[in-house]
Amino acid sequence: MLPFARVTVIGLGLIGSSVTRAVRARMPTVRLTGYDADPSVRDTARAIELCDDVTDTAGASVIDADLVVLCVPVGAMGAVAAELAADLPADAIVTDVGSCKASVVEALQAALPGTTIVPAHPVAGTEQSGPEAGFATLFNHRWCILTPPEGTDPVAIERVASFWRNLGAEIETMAPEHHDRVLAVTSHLPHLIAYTIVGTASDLEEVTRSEVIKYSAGGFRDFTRIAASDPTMWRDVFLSNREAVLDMLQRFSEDLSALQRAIRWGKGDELFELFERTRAVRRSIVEEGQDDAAPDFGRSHE
Ligand SMILES: NC(=O)c1ccc[n+]([C@@H]2O[C@H](COP(=O)([O-])OP(=O)(O)OC[C@H]3O[C@@H](n4cnc5c(N)ncnc54)[C@H](O)[C@@H]3O)[C@@H](O)[C@H]2O)c1
Ligand SMILES: O=C(O)C(=O)C[C@]1(C(=O)O)C=C[C@@H](O)C=C1
Repeated sequence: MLPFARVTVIGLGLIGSSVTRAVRARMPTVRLTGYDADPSVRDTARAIELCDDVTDTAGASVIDADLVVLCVPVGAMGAVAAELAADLPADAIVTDVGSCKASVVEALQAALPGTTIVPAHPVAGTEQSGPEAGFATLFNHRWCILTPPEGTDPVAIERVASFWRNLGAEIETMAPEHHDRVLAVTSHLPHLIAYTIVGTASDLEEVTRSEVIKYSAGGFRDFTRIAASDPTMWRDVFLSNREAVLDMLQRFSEDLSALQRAIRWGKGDELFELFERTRAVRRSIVEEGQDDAAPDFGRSHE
């Protein structure tokens, strides 16, 4: 039996359109309704038939929903929840896909008092955005982390878990604050570093900059992919997960200074020891089958 029969997706960009495509592919009898604040996104969503119905207001999209999936930037979660609150059926469950959780849980609880909220974060994405960037296999074999507030109905948590399992994901549950610390180092800091290094290269004088583009291969090229990620989404992530990101950034800066000293004083053994440790981390990720570069994990848009 399917966990939900009528699903509404709000925010029809990369993640929202991947959710609708995955629902279509794996739960074809579910009735899908969509809404996006941007009229041109709504037009595209209608043209490429992302949902059974695309409404012109947030309220109209949730009127008969039994699950509402909020797929907007984390800074917009509270506002969109407030916009649909009056039209939300009393027994509907609200979930989201935000990249940070503590601020989102707080915003959703404030906007939707009394509503069952089961926040989620599918740890899967690309540097693309918009309704045409999504694909049905995005969540295959990827973690989806649930961060339900204390006291959330376990049946509701299991229904949302089952929804994500049906989309191909594997479920982990943790406290929102813990999620935010883990993701600060595994996702948010790497994006900050990529934005910085590509920014540094683009600030170089004209001749060097064109050489950077010409000879960009391997390492720098990988950074440019990450640094092409959506500016609105990432602005919101850094402002919303401020404390955890600043803490990880502090640790990173200290470690970077130590490396700087090792290079300055020719401490080859220190450099070698670190690189040996980091190589082991990479190898254990590959062994666990979490390496993007090797197996597909849904990146080929089947
Ligand atoms: N991109 C990723 O790799 C990734 C991965 C996991 C989770 N997420 C999270 O998913 C969410 C969506 O990110 P995305 O990559 O799909 O971004 P996106 O830019 O592709 O899509 C976001 C959509 O939300 C719409 N929107 C913005 N404010 C709105 C509002 N108030 N009401 C209705 N619609 C609104 C935009 O018009 C846009 O179409 C974010 O919270 C992000 O943190 C992203
Ligand atoms: O692979 C990428 O392009 C991503 O940035 C995906 C990524 C990540 O950092 O792993 C980005 C943000 C998310 O919240 C989840 C996944």
